[in-house]
Amino acid sequence: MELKIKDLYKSYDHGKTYAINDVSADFTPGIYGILGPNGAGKSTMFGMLTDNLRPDKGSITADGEDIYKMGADYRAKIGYMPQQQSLYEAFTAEKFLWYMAALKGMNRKDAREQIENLLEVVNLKEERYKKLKYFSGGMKQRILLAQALLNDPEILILDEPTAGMDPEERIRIRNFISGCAKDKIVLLATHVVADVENMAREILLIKNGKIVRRDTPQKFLAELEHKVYNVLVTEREGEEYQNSGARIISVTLTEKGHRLRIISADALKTGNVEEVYPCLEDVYLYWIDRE
Ligand SMILES: Nc1ncnc2c1ncn2[C@@H]1O[C@H](COP(=O)(O)OP(=O)(O)OP(=O)(O)O)[C@@H](O)[C@H]1O
Repeated sequence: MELKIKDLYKSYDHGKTYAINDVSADFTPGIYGILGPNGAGKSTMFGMLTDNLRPDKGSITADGEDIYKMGADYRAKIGYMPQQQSLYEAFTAEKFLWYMAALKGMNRKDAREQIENLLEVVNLKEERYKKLKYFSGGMKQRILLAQALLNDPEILILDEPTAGMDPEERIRIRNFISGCAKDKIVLLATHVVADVENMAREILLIKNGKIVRRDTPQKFLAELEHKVYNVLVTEREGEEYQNSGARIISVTLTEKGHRLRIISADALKTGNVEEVYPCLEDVYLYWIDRE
C-alpha cells in the first residue's frame, strides 16, 4: 500500500488562514511519528485522511486511486483512533466493539473472532462487561485502539493515543501499537516525543499547517551530535546563557546549582560543561522553536 498526499490545503475560514497549507507526503508500511505543537494541523490532516473532511485543494491517493472516489472501499482499509471523545458511555466494552464492527460492515463471524482477539491484545478481557463510563482514561484509549484495529486496517491513524494515561499505561499502549503495526501504514500524531522515540521509522515535524521537516530519527539525532551539552552553572552564569540567545532546552535545579541543557554549534565555555548525546526531545524542540 502506498498512501500519497499531494499539494493539500484546508482552511476553516474560506482561505484566510490554512490549517493545512501545501502539504505533500507519501507513506509505505511502517510507523510514522507526526509531531507538532497544539494547533499545528495534525487533526485536520487526519480528518482528510479518514474522509471526515474534504480538502480545499490537493489530492490524497491510496495505491494511485483518489480516496474520495474510492469512498467505502477506502474507509474499509483504514482504522482511526480519534482524540479521546465521549464514548458510548452506557455500552459495555464488548458491546461497543460489536457496534463498531457493525458500523464497519463486518460479518458476525469475523467480528466475533476479532473482538475476542483484540480484547486480549489490549488487555481488557476481564473488563469486557464493564460499562465504558466506568473506564479510566487509559482503558478508554485501549478500547479506542481496539476498535481502530477491528477491520485489520492497512492504514492505522492514531491521534494522541496516550492522552490521559499514566506512565505505566503509556508504555503498555506503545507496546501494543508497535506490536500490531506490522505491514500497516501507521500515522501516529502526538506532542509527546517519547511516544514515537523508539518505534517510528520516520518523524514528520509539523507546524502552522506545514511539514517543517521529515527524516529518520537516526538522521535527526546525528545532526545534533556534538551540539548538546549539560552545563552546571550558578544563577548568574545561567542568566548569561539566557541573555546570550543560547538555545536552552531545559533547566533543572540541582543541589550543585542550575543544570542547563543547551544546544549549541560552538563549544561552551562558561560553567561545568559536559557534552551529552542528543535525544529526540532535543530534536523536536530545536526544530519547532526554530521555524
Ligand atoms: N472546526 C474548526 N473550525 C475552525 N478552526 C479550526 C477547526 N478545527 C481546527 N481549527 C483550527 O485549525 C488549526 C489546526 O487545528 P488542528 O486541530 O488540526 O491542530 P492539531 O495539531 O490537531 O492540534 P491539537 O494537538 O491541539 O489537537 C488551528 O489553528 C485550529 O484552531
